[in-house]
Amino acid sequence: MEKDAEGFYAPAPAEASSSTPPPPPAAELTTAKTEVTEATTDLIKSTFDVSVTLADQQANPTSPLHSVKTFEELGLHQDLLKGIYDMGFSKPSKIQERALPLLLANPPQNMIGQSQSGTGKTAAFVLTMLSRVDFSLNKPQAICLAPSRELARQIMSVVVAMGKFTPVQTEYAIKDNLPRGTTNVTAHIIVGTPGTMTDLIRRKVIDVSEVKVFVLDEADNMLDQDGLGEQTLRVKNMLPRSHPVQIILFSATFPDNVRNFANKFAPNANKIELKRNELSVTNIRQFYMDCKSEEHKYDVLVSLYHLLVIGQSIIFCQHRHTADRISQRMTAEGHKVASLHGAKDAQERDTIIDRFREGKEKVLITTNVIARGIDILQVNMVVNYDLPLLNERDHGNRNDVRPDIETYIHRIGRTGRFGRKGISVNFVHDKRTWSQMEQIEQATGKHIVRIQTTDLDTMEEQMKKALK
Ligand SMILES: Nc1ncnc2c1ncn2[C@@H]1O[C@H](COP(=O)(O)OP(=O)(O)OP(=O)(O)O)[C@@H](O)[C@H]1O
Repeated sequence: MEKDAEGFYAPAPAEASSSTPPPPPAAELTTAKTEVTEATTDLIKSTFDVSVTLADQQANPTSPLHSVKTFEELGLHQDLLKGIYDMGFSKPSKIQERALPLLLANPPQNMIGQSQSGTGKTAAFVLTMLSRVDFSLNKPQAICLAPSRELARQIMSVVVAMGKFTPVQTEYAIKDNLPRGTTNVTAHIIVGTPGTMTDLIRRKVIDVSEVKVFVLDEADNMLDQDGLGEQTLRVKNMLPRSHPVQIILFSATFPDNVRNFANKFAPNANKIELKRNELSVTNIRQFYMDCKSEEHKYDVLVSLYHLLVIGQSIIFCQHRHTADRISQRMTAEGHKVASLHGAKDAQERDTIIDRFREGKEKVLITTNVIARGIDILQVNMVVNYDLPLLNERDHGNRNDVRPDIETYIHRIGRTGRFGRKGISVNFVHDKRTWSQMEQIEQATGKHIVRIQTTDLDTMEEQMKKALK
């Protein structure tokens, strides 16, 4: 059975459905200018300035978006350059500039690559997969694993967009995608989640004998031995031994406890690492609100609604039932919100994330299932309704539950993509959550600013300032 990014086992498969990639990112990638059509408030107007900021940042040598090289200088095939420019990219980001020459060199070498959220890691590994595939051979040659179906679908949309001028064939290894009875997948690149991938390889639906690239996105999560690590290792152990397979691990975070395993998993890898104080991007302004009680958190969230819908926002809860409860209550009170978590069936999950991606829903209430990787440029606010916590089952004393720093960094990284501005708001409501937030502040080295729950005008002002 497949464990998902929330750490739960997935429910029994629903009826088979084909899963098309989400709408291609091309249009949103050009500049932030194309995202917003109506400038109804100053806050929205501020997102219009973002493309200027983006160009400035790419010119600034200290920015993770900066590079001294052009895409032409990175040794990519003409057809891929066409795909890149068609997506609206003009210059590589720092991780792309540094990683691509190492990833594309021959003989292929493994890579452990780290770069802040929203800085373009996907393009680095997607271009590597597309570069290494022999399109005349109709067999799987590159496999990419991600922790959630939502992220697998998003990665696929990048493969399809970047490979638009190549004859690449792709297939998903996500639940309920391939109809029963499929015998022999001939696609070049397979993107999926580890449980389904294991199952399809084991049943010989996917023949891995020609695989030469194996990518783990959100690698620290994929290798976590309390979570997806076991399944990921199973996939690796089924890969051919007759020829070398290039192993590529990417994430914004690599906590010490998975680094050792990562080094074993991808031996002799080229490494691009971040220092601890560089982990989160500086363009996300972090706030907290001091709520009076658990119940008060709900009232505060509702009072924020008009700010949540100015752009798009994601509200993170620790548990699925909280996400459901809040969204049902808000809906009953006339607010328009959607909820997404791992207990929903595959087709429903696809519909919800696609509607959110297309801007049909503005507020998404969710769990850690989409804490990582999801790239929706219009998201300018993230609310940690519950702070992310390390597995409570591992702690005897509930008062001692530690915050999950990595998940925090990934959650707030759903906003502030590729140099854009974003806001995160943490709800704290008692001594314990207060102390957890202090630990987050200490670990990330970033100050989290208080906003009064009663002072919504000031908050709106602060938010406008933060987004300017
Ligand atoms: N060179 C570029 N020029 C312009 N936009 C880019 C470039 N590279 C990537 N982007 C855009 O930046 C956004 C973030 O990229 P991506 O999703 O790959 O980030 P990431 O580093 O994988 O983040 P995370 O750690 O959250 O998974 C995407 O919308 C992507 O299309």
